[in-house]
Amino acid sequence: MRIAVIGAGALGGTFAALLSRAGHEVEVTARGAQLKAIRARGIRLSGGFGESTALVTASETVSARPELLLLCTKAQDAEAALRQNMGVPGGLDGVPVIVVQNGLDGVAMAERLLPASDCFGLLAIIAANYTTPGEVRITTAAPSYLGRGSGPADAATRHWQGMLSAAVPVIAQDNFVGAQWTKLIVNMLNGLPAITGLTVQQVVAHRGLRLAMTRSMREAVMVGIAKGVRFGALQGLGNARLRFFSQMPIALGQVLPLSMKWRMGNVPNLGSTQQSLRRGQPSEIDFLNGAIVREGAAAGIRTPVNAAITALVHEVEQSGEFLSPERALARIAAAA
Ligand SMILES: NC(=O)C1=CN([C@@H]2O[C@H](COP(=O)(O)OP(=O)(O)OC[C@H]3O[C@@H](n4cnc5c(N)ncnc54)[C@H](OP(=O)(O)O)[C@@H]3O)[C@@H](O)[C@H]2O)C=CC1
Ligand SMILES: CC(C)(CO)C(=O)C(=O)O
Repeated sequence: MRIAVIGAGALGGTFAALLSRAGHEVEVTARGAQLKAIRARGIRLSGGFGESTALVTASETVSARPELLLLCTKAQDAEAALRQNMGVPGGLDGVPVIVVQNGLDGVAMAERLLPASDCFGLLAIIAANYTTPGEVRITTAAPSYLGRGSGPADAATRHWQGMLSAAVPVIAQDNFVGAQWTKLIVNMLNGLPAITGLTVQQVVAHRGLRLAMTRSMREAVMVGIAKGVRFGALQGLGNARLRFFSQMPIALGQVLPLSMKWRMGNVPNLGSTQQSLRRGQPSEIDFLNGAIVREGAAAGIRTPVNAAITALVHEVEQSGEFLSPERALARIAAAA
């Protein structure tokens, strides 16, 4: 099948390489040093899904209308990246689209821009690290969750799940919208590593940082509850467990980030937000902790820890300097 991947970074590079390895004809879009490296040497994949090099076609925009499109940019780039590719001969409208993205907004955006397309979201628990152009290292190999809407996984979802599963483990997800919220709770793992420069595992192992992370998760769950969200089942988490978590004393609640760390394993993972900062790029934080702040304001729920984390990530973006755990915690305590 002819598959286009817009944004061949960490996850885009991973899916492009695995789909190419499974025999599909893959074209990727990339920019700058990444485009140059992929054109010169292909995408080198290492770690959890094995070693391989995918010699894929790489361009700034897709050159031919694909049969399936994966949109794999960070949330802040997604709409512009999709628009840049809509001028391909024959257009993109009507092409099935899978939006591989954290946050809450990606699928709705694709549906708005491509009304004749079947649009799905894909939630990845894979941890993919990309800090050198052309190279992606998988530090956690895990299934990804494909779906759309709030009901049971439909026939089209199951069709694409079956097709993708020949290349990479994919599960058809019921209540996808609720699962996006559950993934957003998991993504409370991202902010503090981006502020401190530590790995996700180091942050969760650090007493003070783990407590702050647990507080950010609790705020996020409270916002979801206030909005009437039914959290989707993802990676051992679900509606009952997250609601129970929201009522636990905060000290006990720390079992939540600890269980996420346990599932991630021991291979150091920077998280996708810190990787952007290390490449000197803007982060996605406004669509992660920042989304919790916005949704919280609309639902009348205070989210001071998420607001402080969002502000600190932007500060590191500007300064290029990570904060020590002590300094980060003092700033969060002062704000909260
Ligand atoms: N990495 C991970 O382990 C995980 C990531 N995710 C989520 O998946 C999504 C993708 O993340 P990730 O793969 O880490 O992101 P990356 O930043 O690694 O990759 C995104 C790529 O898209 C490129 N891009 C952006 N705009 C355009 C454009 N207009 N045309 C062509 N290329 C473009 C970027 O290029 P440039 O570098 O030039 O900006 C970059 O190479 C995010 O929502 C993230 O939160 C979810 C789970 C795990
Ligand atoms: C689950 C996790 C933290 C994996 O790295 C992720 O979603 C991300 O980095 O954005």
